[in-house]
Amino acid sequence: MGIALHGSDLIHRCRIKYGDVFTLKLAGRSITFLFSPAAIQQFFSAPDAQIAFRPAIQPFTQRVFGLPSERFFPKHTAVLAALRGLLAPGSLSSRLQPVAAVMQARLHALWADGGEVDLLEGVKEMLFAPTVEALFGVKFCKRHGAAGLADAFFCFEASFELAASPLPQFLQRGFCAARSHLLSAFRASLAAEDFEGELIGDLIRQSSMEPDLAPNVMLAVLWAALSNSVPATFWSTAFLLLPEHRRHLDSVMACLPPQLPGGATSAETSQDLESLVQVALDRKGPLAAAVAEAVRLRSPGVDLRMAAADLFLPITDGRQLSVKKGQLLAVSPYESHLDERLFGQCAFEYNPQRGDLAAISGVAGIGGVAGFAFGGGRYRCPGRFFAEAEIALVVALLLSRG
Ligand code: HEM
Repeated sequence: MGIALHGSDLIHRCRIKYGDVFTLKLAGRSITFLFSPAAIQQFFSAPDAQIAFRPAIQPFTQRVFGLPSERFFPKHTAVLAALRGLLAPGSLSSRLQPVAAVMQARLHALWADGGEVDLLEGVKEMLFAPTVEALFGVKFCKRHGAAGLADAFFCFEASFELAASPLPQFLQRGFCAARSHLLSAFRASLAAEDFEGELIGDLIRQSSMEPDLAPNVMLAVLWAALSNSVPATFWSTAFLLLPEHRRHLDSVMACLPPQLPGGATSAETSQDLESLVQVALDRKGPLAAAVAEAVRLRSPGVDLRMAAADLFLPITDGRQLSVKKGQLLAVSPYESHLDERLFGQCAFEYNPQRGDLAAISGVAGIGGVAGFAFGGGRYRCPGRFFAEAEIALVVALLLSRG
């Protein structure tokens, strides 16, 4: 879940001072951070009876998204399984084809006057509407307007962590207004059956979600789908554009279709877009490696769990940490991804071609260059493959501007 970049800074300072384990009080919650590879392994692989996911995320599901735990949690496994199935790698080619065309149109609009474009704003512009269309459908976007939805979403997103804290929400008027705007849009589109045949409609149906909770589940999916992808796309592009990374940029450019998009109409470039989607889906290619490496180095969130029983966690040198039932536990991908025990001597360097990942290859449910940026184990991110391909698409289109 989210913890702002200054939070990552604090974690880094504490790590230097206190080592592999320390406890912080953040937004009124006492959280024990774990860094030893053995503890991280246990964090992701222990059964729910020992280390649980749901009670740890309750402040977010309940306070931020308005999903009452006693009704939502019994359906959580079904939601997660359905989303994993709907975003399985085999389905992505057809989902991403229309997304690529919308992204391309946005790219043309962004540079219509030939001026300069702020990278972060450009990324938001190229990700928001295409993602919403891919998951919620064109009818939803058209009915409510992508620009209005984007304004509400980024306002909601900016207050996300504060909203999960005990601070009364009547003091957070911007957040409440943005949430209510988005929930009303979901309600109106549900009533108009805009989601029939769309991924989100299938998700609600397959998980047998009660109609009155559906808008709140949609809000949670919208947040999950965009909150991490925006910074990840920004950094994936920015790292490649730094002069010292020229050779990585060259290998990415060499794998892109030659005619992209060059001001041509979408009809003229549809074949190129099709090849571009294939490049974005190639998990072994240089573009995927560049995205994974940027995600590894810039994952500002923390993964949360709660001790569901009194337990011991391995720290270092064979020592064990005694943890009481109810204690919140966290791992920080941002900090751990700089750990030489996991990523070798030059862990802090941007190197999409880094080879030695032996240390993380045995850790439950995680693997590859992105480490545990997408979480791990049973509750790992269900949108990972979609996210990586979508980010790759935006990066490729932005780079193709020359
Ligand atoms: C760079 C982009 C992304 C990153 C870094 C990311 C990361 C994460 C992480 C760390 C978790 C928690 C996993 C855990 O605690 O083990 C998570 C959960 C989740 N992600 Fe992603 N995610 C990304 C993109 C997406 C996208 C595009 C979608 C949807 C299309 C998505 C949907 C979800 C959902 C629904 C959950 C909650 C799962 C649950 O309730 O168990 N994510 N993500």
